Amino acid sequence: MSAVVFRDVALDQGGRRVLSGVSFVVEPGQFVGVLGPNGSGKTTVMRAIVGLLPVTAGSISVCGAPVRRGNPAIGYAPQLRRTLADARFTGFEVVLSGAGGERWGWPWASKRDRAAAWSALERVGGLDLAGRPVGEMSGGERQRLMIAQALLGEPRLLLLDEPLVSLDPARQADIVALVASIARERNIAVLFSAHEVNPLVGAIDRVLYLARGHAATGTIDEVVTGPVLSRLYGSSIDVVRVDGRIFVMSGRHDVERGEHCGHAHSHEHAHGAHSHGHDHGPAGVLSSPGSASVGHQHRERSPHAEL
Ligand SMILES: Nc1ncnc2c1ncn2[C@@H]1O[C@H](COP(=O)(O)OP(=O)(O)OP(=O)(O)O)[C@@H](O)[C@H]1O
Repeated sequence: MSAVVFRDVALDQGGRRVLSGVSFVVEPGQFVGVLGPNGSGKTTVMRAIVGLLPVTAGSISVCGAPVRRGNPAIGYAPQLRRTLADARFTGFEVVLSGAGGERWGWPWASKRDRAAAWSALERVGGLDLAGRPVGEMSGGERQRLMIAQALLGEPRLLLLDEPLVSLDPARQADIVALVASIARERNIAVLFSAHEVNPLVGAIDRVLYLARGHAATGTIDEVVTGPVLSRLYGSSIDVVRVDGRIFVMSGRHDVERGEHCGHAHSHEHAHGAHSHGHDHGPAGVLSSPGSASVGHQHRERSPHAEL
């Protein structure tokens, strides 16, 4: 039974169409990188899977059942928030709060929930964080707490929204390796959103690439190519590979990293040979994507449990 199935899904936010015609399947144990520029709909997809956002058209199923709020098969780590940046809550309390659902649970938490919180902390290598105030933790340490919290209840599907934000490359690699090993060992499917593909290379099985309202899905080699991304972005995109790193370029602009650069390397061109140094224009206007397959239980956490 597939972990997630999207069939011709359209999703709106604030009355505006964010995604349409999105179809993809995530199988049990698959580690999927959800990529795309700011505002492309990565969070929107996750919110729809946990039932926080209604589907406008099409259908979504999770572990063979229609979407429903509070689905225990899903562990969801929303984007790290700053709201508790100076909180005095300890790491253990934050993880345990995930077992409480709508409210902070620790004063009333059962022995079982406490044992599960300890076990989750241990699995993410966070036992030393148990007694420390969250406000004094680094981004990577907080991210471990979020993952530990998402693991409570032994989910079949993990949704991790931008767990690499503001981490340095070494800490990013640690988090990716941690998630990959948990997914493998427990056969958990993972949707892991990120702004660029490089930290995920070698760890993910597939990508779900979102841009301008549509999605392309497949392996990195199938999707992160000039032709596929040019169709998805609706403008000419070059995929540049340098020393094992992948750059998604619109002219001299790196569309994933939001940087300009002047590499002169081997390119995979969307439209055959062309000269460099010209501007392809903004990564832009969406057209229907192409060849790579394209188209396109969550326990609700206490809002206080979001860091
Ligand atoms: N509550 C909301 N009301 C109206 N529009 C929203 C709301 N939440 C998100 N949007 C819009 O929906 C689109 C998709 O947003 P979403 O947060 O899913 O993108 P994202 O790919 O996760 O972006 P980022 O990488 O910046 O986190 C954006 O245009 C955003 O402005």
